[in-house]
Order: sequence, then structure tokens, then C-alpha cells
Amino acid sequence: MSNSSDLHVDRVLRAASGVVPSSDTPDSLIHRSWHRCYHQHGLDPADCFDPCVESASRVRTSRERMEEYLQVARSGMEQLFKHVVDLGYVLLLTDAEGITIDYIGNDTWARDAQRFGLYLGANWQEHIAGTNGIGTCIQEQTALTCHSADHFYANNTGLSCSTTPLFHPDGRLMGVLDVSAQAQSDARESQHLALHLTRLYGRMIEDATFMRHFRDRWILRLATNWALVDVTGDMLLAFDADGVLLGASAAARQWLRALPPRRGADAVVGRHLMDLFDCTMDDIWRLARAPDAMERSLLSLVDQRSYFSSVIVPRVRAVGDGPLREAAEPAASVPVGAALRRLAGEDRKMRALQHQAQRLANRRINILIQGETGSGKEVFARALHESSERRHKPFVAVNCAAIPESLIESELFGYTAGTFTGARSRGMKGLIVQAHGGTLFLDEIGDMPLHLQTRLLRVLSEHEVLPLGAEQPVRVELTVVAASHRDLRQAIAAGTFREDLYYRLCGATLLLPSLRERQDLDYLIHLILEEEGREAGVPAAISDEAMALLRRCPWPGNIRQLRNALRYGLALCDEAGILTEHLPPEIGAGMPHAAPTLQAPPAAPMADRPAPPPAMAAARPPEAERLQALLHAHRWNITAVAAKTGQCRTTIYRQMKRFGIVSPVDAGNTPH
Ligand SMILES: Nc1ncnc2c1ncn2[C@@H]1O[C@H](COP(=O)(O)OP(=O)(O)OP(=O)(O)O)[C@@H](O)[C@H]1O
Repeated sequence: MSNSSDLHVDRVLRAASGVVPSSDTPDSLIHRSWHRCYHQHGLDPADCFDPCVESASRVRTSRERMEEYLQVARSGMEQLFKHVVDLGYVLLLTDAEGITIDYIGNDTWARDAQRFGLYLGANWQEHIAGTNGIGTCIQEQTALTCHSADHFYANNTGLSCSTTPLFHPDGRLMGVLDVSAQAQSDARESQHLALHLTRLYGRMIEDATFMRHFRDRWILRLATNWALVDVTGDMLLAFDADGVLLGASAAARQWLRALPPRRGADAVVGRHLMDLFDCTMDDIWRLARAPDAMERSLLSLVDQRSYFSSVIVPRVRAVGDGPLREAAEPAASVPVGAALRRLAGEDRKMRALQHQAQRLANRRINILIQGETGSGKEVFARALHESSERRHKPFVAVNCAAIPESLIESELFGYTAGTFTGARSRGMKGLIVQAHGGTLFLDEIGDMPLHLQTRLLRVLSEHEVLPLGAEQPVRVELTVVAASHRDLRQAIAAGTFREDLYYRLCGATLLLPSLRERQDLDYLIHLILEEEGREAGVPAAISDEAMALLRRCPWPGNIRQLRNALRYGLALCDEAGILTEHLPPEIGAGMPHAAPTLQAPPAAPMADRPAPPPAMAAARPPEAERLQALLHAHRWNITAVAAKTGQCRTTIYRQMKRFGIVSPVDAGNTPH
């Protein structure tokens, strides 16, 4: 062994035992590696290192497994090689096990490079090759230079290598990009440019792999510099149409570490964009169309900084046609469908909501509608369905508060023949499957029991339903519109609502204004009068005084209350139309001005479809008595009562709930 080799071995051994001479400039990362090689891997720096070359089939297996990564990396390497070829560098690409799976070399140096092990199949893992650019990069998971005497083995000190780790969008290490040359100078600084280029191209390869991997998903590119964000960014995030995170680039993963960890959950996947930014999916649609990067800033909830963004919309295959098309289409000029238009007159908030809903109608986004009870959430959901491409498909409404808890699972998910005995033994298609291709409206979603929330979450994320008793899941495609008058965020905090389900449901949130806030009360009065008058077969007129009285009312029960007041008036009035004395007494008397909030328990002063009562002061309205009698007469068979009254079963349950009517079955008694 030559004198210089002895000196190298001595230096490595001293550092590995913790003795670092003051003349040495310790690179803690390199010294850590020497320590590992000597103490953990049992390597001896005095030995002569022979490159370990894996079999051709091992290399082929690795290349086949990583085809996508390899293709992207190859293009990046070819570009990088143009910059470094004249400087005598060769390029290596390895897999995560440090095995060289691609190589671009320089003919003049090919022999020497081979001698050093710089070719296909060479295994550079640290426990085999000692401290080196690739193996140490895999251990440390960071870009580094292993220059000359940084190598563990003396016969590798003729090399200078700069490397960077390459991460898959799911956070796994894919491999290492290496730029190596014969060491010309003792100074590590001579490798700064090589390290910088390696890092730069490594990032490009990672980003390109990310873009390919998530080409059918939404991608958000973020940068602190607005001018470059459309070309290159600091971070990439991929998410689905509901705003649920699917992947993050290495830099974005690092950034997300500032968030509190989630017990048992991936640090990235499954989070929601609304956890990261002060925005909704609808804002993302808006950003996707904003041409000027200056308008595309997002406030981050991770570090309270503003980031400029560039939104890359998914390229999806349209059903039934081959070519790829852009998922997003210009939406600013989408005309609002008649059903949505009819819901409001000249009310600014409602106008904005109508446009927003129309834009969302055909994008497979789940929507959450919030608003006080009676503000028209179900009516809005129906109008949204009617204004969508799905209008010829089913609209299935489920009131989660109205279906008894014991039935909700089988009603929603269905069951196979033989799962139950008796009348239900034939099996039933659940409501979710009935909504296939159309819209499933889940009213009062906040009342859904927790274990069913878990099942529903699976349906939404996997598009499959497993009916009770079934072995094979049924595939379903549907858009879910959910509604709640409760503040679901509070329900999440209270532990009664699943946060991940909330995020699945609120691809966009629409908050309906209360009737008190609306500026189109006159429009609504005339609309409802016309509808009710037509149904009752009477002319729908109203006096100015009665109109004035209605305008002064604070409407704690919202549109439901307004409709009921007008029905009441129409029932009592004659051909001259509704006069003040025909309105319910509480309208004239003025109502309590306390506005119900989203958290308030449902305030339902009147039923949806009451028969005109002779007096409103009765403790229990006559329609409650009538419903009770009907239920009794039909032995509490809700389906039969629904058929008899021409209403759907959920309405019957809802009325029972409202009037406090409890079936003897639920109360634990046997019906008679
Ligand atoms: N835009 C509208 N035009 C006319 N009538 C409306 C409108 N919106 C709601 N209504 C009427 O108001 C009543 C309540 O509507 P809906 O059931 O949609 O409210 P909701 O917010 O879903 O109530 P809840 O929270 O109690 O389920 C219904 O009788 C409906 O016909």
C-alpha cells in the first residue's frame, strides 16, 4: 500500500473512532458515514474495494419495475450530460437499492470509469462500497458531494461524485442521480457546480415524474415568486376533485411537516386542501382560470404565508370517447339552468350561488349545502340536479334524521336476499345504488351515525357499495349533495362527525342565506302564491297591506314558514285574495326577532303540507292528529301511509319527527 493510502486509512480510522485532527475539516455527514462503515458494516478502509456488479436479470427486473421513472430520468440525464460532458463527467442513475440502472458515459474515460465501478449493474450501497456518493446519499437522503478522500476505501479516492436523492410522489426514495468524474483537485469546492446541477436536474426529474404520475388529477404548483410559478415552482401538491390530497413533492412534504401529525394517518395523503389553504375547491376552479399569476395567491394555513399558485387541471378520458380532453372548461359564461334560475329573484347572494352551482353542476364534485332549516337546501339540491347533465338520471333524497337508526344502514346500502327474515327477506337495492349515475341528496348528514359515516366514506372514495349480506361490491358513480343545518365543524370538534367524510363531501360548500337576509322576498311571495294557488285551484292575489305585513316578519322558519303562511292565507281568503286577516296570527303579531343560527335545533313552527287549520293556536296541529290517526289505521306501516297521502316516506318520517309522533315499534310497544 502506498504512503498516501496509508495516510488515508489512518485518517478514516481516526475519524471513525471519534478522533478528528484539528487540521481536518470534518464534514459531519462524511464522518458519520465512516463511522457507520467501520462500526456497523465492519468494513476496513485498508482493504481494496472491488466493484460489486449485479446480474443482468437483476438490473432488468429493476428497470422494468421502474419504467416510468426511468423514461423521465433518462431525458433529464441527457440534458444534464450536455452541460457536463466537456468536464469529463459520467452520469449514473440507481434504484433505491443503489444498483446502477442507467448510465451515460464518456468514451475516452469509459475504461477507467469501469474500473471504478461506474457502469450498469454496479451496486453502490454503503455496506458494500463504503462511503461513496450514491450509498451515502441513500443513507442520508440528502444531496451531497463525496469528493476524493471523502471515500472510505483508498482506491476510490480518485473519484469525485455529486449526488441527489430522487423521491417518488408518495414519498418513497426512487433512487439516486449521480454525476462523477476523476478527482482533479483536492478542493471539494471544485464540485459546487456539479452538485448544483445534480440537484437542479434531480428536482426536474422528480417534478416531471410527479406530473406524469398525477396527470389525471389536480395539481397545484406553488411558488413564492409569482413570475416563475407557471414554469417552475417550489412545491407540488396533487389532489382529487373533492380536494383530498393524493401526493406531494419532496419539498411540499417537508413543508407539511409543520402541521401537527395525525395519529395513524399518512402525513400527506388524505389531508384536505382546506387544511392547508384558506380556500375551497371552488376557489381552485377560479384560480385555474385566472390568467395572471398575481391574481393566483393563496394564503397558507401551514405557515401563514402567501404563495402564488398555478393550477394544472386533470386530463381525463371522457366517457365513451377515446381522445383526452381537458377536464376544465371555461365556465364564466355558463348559462344558469331554468330550475336554478327560478329559485331567486334579485338577490345578490342567491345570484352568486346560482352561478356557482351551475358551474359545479357537471363537475364530479360533491357539494355541501348549509343553511338554516327551511332555507331551501333540498329545493336547491334538486334544482342543481335538474340543471346538470344528470337530470335524466335519478335524484334520490335521503333524510338521515328521519330514517330510524335501525333502518338507515339497510335503506342506504341495501341488502341481499336472505339477509333478513320475514317481509324483508327478498333483498333490496339500497338508496345509494338507486342513485347510480345521478345525484344522492343526503339531508341532515350531521345526524348520520358514526359507523355509517365510515361506510359512506368508503363508498365515496372507492365508488363501491357492499350491500348487507353481499360478498361482491356494486360499482356506483354518483354525485353526492349533502345538507345540514348544523355547523359540521362543531360536530367534528365534538367527535360526532368524521373529519375525513366532511372533506369528501365539501368539494364545494354553498351557504344559503336565510329568508331574513334575502332581498327578493316579493319575488318569492309571488312565486309561492302562484304555485300554491295553482295547486289549490284559486286565484293567487294578495293585498298591499298583507304584503307589507309579510315584509315586516323576521321569518325564523324561513321559506317553509313563508309557504305555510301563504297556504294558510289561500285557504281562508275569498276571490279578493289574501288580506291581512287571512294571515296566521303570529305573522300579524310580529315574531320573536332572535335569529336562529346554524347550530340551533331545527325550528319548525309549521308542517310542510298542512291542511288549512281553522285556528293556529292549538297545542298540537290538526295535521299531527290526522297523521297519527292514519299511521294507527295503517298499523304504523310508513310505506302504506306514504302511498295513501302521495308523499314519500322520508316526508312522513320527517313529519313524525316534527310532531313528536313515535311509532310503538320504536317506543318498544307492539302496534295494534
Ligand atoms: N326558492 C324557493 N322557492 C320556493 N319555495 C321554496 C324555495 N326554497 C325552499 N322553498 C320551500 O321551502 C320549504 C323548505 O324547503 P327545503 O325543504 O328545501 O328546506 P331545507 O333547508 O332543506 O329544510 P330542512 O333544513 O328543514 O331540511 C319547502 O316547502 C320548499 O318548497
